[in-house]
Amino acid sequence: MFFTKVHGLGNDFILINAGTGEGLPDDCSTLAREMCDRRFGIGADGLVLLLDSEVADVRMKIINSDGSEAEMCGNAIRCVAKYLYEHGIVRKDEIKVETLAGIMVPQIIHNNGEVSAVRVDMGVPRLARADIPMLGPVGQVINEPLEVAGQTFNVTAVSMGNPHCVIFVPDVAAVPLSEIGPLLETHPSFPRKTNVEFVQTVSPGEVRMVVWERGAGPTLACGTGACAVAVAGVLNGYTEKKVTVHLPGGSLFIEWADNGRVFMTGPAEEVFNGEYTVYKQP
Ligand SMILES: N[C@@H](CCC[C@H](N)C(=O)O)C(=O)O
Repeated sequence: MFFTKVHGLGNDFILINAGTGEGLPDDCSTLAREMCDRRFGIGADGLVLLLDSEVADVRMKIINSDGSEAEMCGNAIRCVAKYLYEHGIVRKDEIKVETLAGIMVPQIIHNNGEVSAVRVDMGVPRLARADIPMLGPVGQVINEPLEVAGQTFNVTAVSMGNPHCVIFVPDVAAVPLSEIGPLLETHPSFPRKTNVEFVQTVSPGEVRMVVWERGAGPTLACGTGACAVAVAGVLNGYTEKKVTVHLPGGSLFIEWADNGRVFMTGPAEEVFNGEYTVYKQP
C-alpha cells in the first residue's frame, strides 16, 4: 500500500488514497493500530483513508491510533485538502469532503503560488447534551461540575461532530494531562468517550490549550478541539468570536461566525511518501 505521511501542527497521520477501498484489508482497525504504532509501525496519531464519495469530492475515514473510528478530524481535513490539491487529484479551491460528521468544506489559501494554509468550514457546533453525547438532564453543558478521581472539574461540552469536554484552568502547564486525560476520556458520563481540552485564557482573542484525544492520547494539536475551545470560550464569556488558539504544535485561528458556523484556519504539511506491506499470517 502506498501512503503519505502528513501532519497539521504535529498532529500526524498516515494518509492512504484508497479509491473504492478494494485494496484495503477487511479489518482497517487493526491496520490503523499496526501502522500508527510508533515503535513497530510507521507511527502516527491516526490513519486517514480517502475513499470515493457519491455526495462529495472525496470521503474521509479517520481511524485513531487505538483502532477506533472518529466522526471528524480538523487537522487531518486540512492535510487532505492540501494533498488532493497539490497532487492534482481535486484541483479546486473549495473541496467537499464527506465525513461521519457531515460534509465539510476546506478552502485552499494561496500565497506566492504556494498553498500557505487551509480554511475549513467546520459546520455548526452541537451543544445539546444528548448530541455530545453526555448523560444527564436535557440542556447544554456549560461550566458544569464533573467529579473525577475525587476532584471536581467545571466542564463545557461541545460536539464538532466528535465529542469534546473543555475545561478552563488558570495555567495549562500545571495540568497533569496524562493522569486526568484518560479518566475524563472514559468517564461514564460520556457514553462514546470524549476528547479533553484544558484551556488557559490569555486575552479575549487568545488562548492556550493542551489536549488529550479520545483514542490517541496526548497530541500536539487538535483541530476540532480548538474549534470546541473557541465555542466554549464564547459560551463562558471568556473570549470573543475570533480567537487564536495556541497548542503545543503551533497555532490555529478559529472564528465562530454570526451564521453559527465555525471556521478553522491553519497549516498542513506533507512529510514523506512510502510503501507499506501487509504481511498475512500463514
Ligand atoms: N486530531 C483530531 C481529532 C481526531 C479524532 C479524535 N481523536 C476523536 O476520536 O474524536 C482533530 O484535529 O480534530
